[in-house]
Amino acid sequence: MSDRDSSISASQTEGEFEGEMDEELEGDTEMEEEKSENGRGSPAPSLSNISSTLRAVIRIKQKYQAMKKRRQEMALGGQCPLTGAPGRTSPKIFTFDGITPTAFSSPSSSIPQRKKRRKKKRVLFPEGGRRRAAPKQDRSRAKYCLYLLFAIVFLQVYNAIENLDDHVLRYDLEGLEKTLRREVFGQQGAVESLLSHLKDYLSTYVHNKPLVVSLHGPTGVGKSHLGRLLAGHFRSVVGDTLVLQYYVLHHCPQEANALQCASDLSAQISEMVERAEEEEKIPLFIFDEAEHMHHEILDTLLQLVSSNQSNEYLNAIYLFLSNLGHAHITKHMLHNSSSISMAMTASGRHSNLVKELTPILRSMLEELHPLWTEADILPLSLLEKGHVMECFLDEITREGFYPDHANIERLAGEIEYYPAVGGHEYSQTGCKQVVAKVNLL
Ligand SMILES: Nc1ncnc2c1ncn2[C@@H]1O[C@H](COP(=O)(O)OP(=O)(O)OP(=O)(O)O)[C@@H](O)[C@H]1O
Repeated sequence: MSDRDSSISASQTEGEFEGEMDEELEGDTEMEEEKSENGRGSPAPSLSNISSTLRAVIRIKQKYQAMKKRRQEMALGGQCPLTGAPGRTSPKIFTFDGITPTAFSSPSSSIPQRKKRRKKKRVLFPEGGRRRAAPKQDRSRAKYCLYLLFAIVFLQVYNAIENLDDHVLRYDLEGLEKTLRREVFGQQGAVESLLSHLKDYLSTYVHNKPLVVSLHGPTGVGKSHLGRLLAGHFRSVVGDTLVLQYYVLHHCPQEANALQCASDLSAQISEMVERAEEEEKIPLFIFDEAEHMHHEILDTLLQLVSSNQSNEYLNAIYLFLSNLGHAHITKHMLHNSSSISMAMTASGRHSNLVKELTPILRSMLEELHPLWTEADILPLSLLEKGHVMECFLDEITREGFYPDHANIERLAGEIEYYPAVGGHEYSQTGCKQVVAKVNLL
């Protein structure tokens, strides 16, 4: 059988081939045995017996040759040749060549699937027996942590809002608003704008620059009046020592002393800011008649109000009052009054004024001194005859006179006005002469 070993193809194992051969040979031997049994009775092997054995051997060999040939052909072509050999189905050779991905795509078609058993959700407990409590669901700790986090964030936000309110409450901006609305006539827009600057600034204690506001307007429209009211209010809420009203014509009348004045002013401001820091308050510095301020003083103030790194005094409010740019404001109001609708609110009219005038005023002021680059500019408008009458009524009442309407109208008629435009009659001197006229009564 050494031939057989050498001829078996690589695609079939030796064992398989031998098994097949054994089957074939067994079949043949059985046939031969049957034949020999049929011829039982002849005690010694006859010549015919020997020849039949020889024939069987030859037949077996032929069969073996045929099978060997068939195996070789299968190994070469992979097809079952039509050799006339017994039509037995030969074992299939497995390779991965014919397998395509689609073969795996529908496993249900080729591989019989196990039926998935659905688990019953309801747990059945034995009847009559002691009922077991249903197992408790595990509660996630992460959920509790999340709730805790939400609560902490909510408290933080609430606390921050409360703190903002506390700051604003400390400065009683509502009280200030009431005072300004009651005492200042014809400047509602500017007052609202100023209050909103103050509210924004005072709602927190940490700042990266001081608040700098510059009020501009023609004579007698209430700049100094506003400054006085603000100073009075801040004295009552932060104390006398944290409010400075600086009138350059009074504090530094001689230009020759400007450098010394600037140095003194700087020292005074530093001291006040430091004291305010200790008390966790914000001081107020009001500079009236700013149009008369010497350059040396403006230079010193620029260093104090600028938002650069070297400036340590960030928690302070600077208010500049001046008539700088008054000609622009007057011109703008007289030219645009015809287009100003009576139905327009005061703040609407003022926001128009701010929008149109601020760029003009800013370029003019920045040419004068860079201090104004740091400031928010608020123009005050001209006062109308009705506002002048309010000024008279206020002053007459203050002086203890009877507020006679005819008398007030007569007094208001003595003031000079610009020619009326669009139904608006603007005073040339605002309420400047009111006090003097009432004093003559
Ligand atoms: N808008 C106003 N509301 C109430 N009173 C005013 C108003 N404007 C002026 N007055 C009264 O007129 C007086 C003079 O006004 P104020 O000194 O504020 O004018 P001003 O704008 O500072 O002018 P100037 O630039 O000439 O100093 C004030 O004392 C005040 O009584």
